[in-house]
Amino acid sequence: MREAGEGMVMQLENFALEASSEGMTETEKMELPSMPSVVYMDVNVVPEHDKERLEATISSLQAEMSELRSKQTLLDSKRREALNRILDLKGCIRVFCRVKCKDEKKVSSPISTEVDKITVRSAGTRKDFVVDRVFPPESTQDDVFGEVRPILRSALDGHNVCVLAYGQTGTGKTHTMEGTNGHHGIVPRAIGGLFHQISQDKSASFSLSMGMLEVYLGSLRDLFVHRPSARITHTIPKSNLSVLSSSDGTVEIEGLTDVPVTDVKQAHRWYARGKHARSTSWTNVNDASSRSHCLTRITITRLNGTEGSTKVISKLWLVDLGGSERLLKTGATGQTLDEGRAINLSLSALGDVIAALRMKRNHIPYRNSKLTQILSDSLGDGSKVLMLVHISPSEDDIAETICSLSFAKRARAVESSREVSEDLKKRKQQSISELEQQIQETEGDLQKVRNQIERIENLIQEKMKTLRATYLLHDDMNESPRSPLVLDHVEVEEGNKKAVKQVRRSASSVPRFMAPTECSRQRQKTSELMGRWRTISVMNRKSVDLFGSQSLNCSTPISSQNLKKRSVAYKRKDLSSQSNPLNISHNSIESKGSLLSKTKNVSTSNPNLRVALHQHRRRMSDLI
Ligand SMILES: Nc1ncnc2c1ncn2[C@@H]1O[C@H](COP(=O)(O)OP(=O)(O)OP(=O)(O)O)[C@@H](O)[C@H]1O
Repeated sequence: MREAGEGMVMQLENFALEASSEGMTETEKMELPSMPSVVYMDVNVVPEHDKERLEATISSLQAEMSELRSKQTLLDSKRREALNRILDLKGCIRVFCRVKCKDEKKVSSPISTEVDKITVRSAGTRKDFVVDRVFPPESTQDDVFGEVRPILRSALDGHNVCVLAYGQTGTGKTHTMEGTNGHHGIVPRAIGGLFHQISQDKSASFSLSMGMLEVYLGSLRDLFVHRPSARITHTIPKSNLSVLSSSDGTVEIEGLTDVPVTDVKQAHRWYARGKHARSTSWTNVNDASSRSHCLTRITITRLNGTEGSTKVISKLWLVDLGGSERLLKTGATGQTLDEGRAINLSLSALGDVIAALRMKRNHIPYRNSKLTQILSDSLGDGSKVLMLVHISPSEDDIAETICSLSFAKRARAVESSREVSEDLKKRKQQSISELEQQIQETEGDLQKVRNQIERIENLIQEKMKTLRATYLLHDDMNESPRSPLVLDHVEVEEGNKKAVKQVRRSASSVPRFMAPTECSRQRQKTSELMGRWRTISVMNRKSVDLFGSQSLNCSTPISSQNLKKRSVAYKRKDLSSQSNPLNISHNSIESKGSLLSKTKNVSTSNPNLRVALHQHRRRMSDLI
């Protein structure tokens, strides 16, 4: 164990040696006794071996932790890869059909279902429609969400994902997307699912934000902006939102409110607010809500901590499309006719885009409608699309049912199962099962690694706490006269005697002609003291006066204790004056922080829009 102040003595010894070796040849310098190269400070409080052992344990735990983190990253990418392959095998665009539950009074239905096929019988004809999966009338919300859950993972992995509910009015699109109390639909479940998966995934950090809009007659309306006036007027609120797309194909809706959501409850509150805005704004425009598209966007920002600081932004679109209607059947006129036309046009544009993507055409006609423009970066390459086509089991709706199923057939285009042999289908299914098994095993391994990481994190924290506690004890001594940090001015005098003694000792071990004479030692001591007293005089005006009236070797009236106090007081004052700029910057950080928190509610994932949106944020804050 080192003696208190020994480190400082060694520093002085080194200084003395360096000073005494000035002007010596390299060979002469080599004859000097070797001194430790590491200069220690006052470490008398902690037994060195204990401290070293503790530090060694911490660093070995940290090494183990980084190994585990790399393993976690590897497993995570293995899982991602397997999931991606499954989704590719299943198809990046999948079409499901959900049949609305039967009206109890009407027992017979022209519709019969199989796992992936719907047969419509009418007037002696039979039509088969193949989809990726059929949800028969007795299917639950849980069954439907089962197909959505895996693509939530894809969204968190960085893919843009789109879930679209299509169908005739009243066939259950809103039921599927929103659901009812106790029978939550895809949107609330997706919100819960995302937050759940984020809490499980420690390989990256995530932040979510949310936006909701409505597309009506080609106009875009922000559903998070409160507009009481829209409730009581026949005038359709004009939209001020426009769709922007960057050169890399990324789409942003200028001016759309995007709120950061940090937990499920907050996200549900915003979703409820958006739904409310949609349902109340059309009171005087009969049932117009079913002739508009409602889009919920969840933006996911993923920061891959372990793989450096890569930032991946992905979007999850959950879309309740407007009701597809045959205009002739409804006999619509005027505004209703316009609405119907607009809906049909945008739905047919959506069908064209999906069919073109399926057929891998060079040109994808995104620009044919606002809806397809908005979704253009979430329908194409690398994106995952789920189209849920809703149909009615009723005889009365048979024409609409055939229309909807034709839409589904077109969306599935090339990849209809008729073109895929049974053998190929089986092999595909087997590969999918194997990959699912692989994912399950990887998830198990990931969980084990997560547990190990948690255990080691706790251990590191425990050890750090012990180390910190010891250091705190050590730090407490900073204020004490023996502390190495306050030794520099007056306190050094105390140790000076010892230092001089040490200098003598070390000087005696050098050739005699190099040893300082008594006179030079006296001179050195005097000049050192002068230097220090001068330092104090600069620090303290009072001491300047005292120095002016007193000689150096006099029995000074300033006790060393007094000087210590002044020195410490000055240090404090000095620190506090130094802390002023710190305070200012802290304030500025705070004020920035408060600014941020004010603007936090409205942000955009697109950095190019930040300036424009900042101005918009101001306007929004007035509105909200
Ligand atoms: N699978 C289902 N199970 C139970 N109820 C359902 C189901 N599908 C629809 N419904 C009920 O049918 C009614 C109409 O459904 P919903 O409003 O979801 O249709 P929609 O297609 O969204 O209509 P719109 O196009 O007008 O918005 C609702 O009362 C809903 O609860």
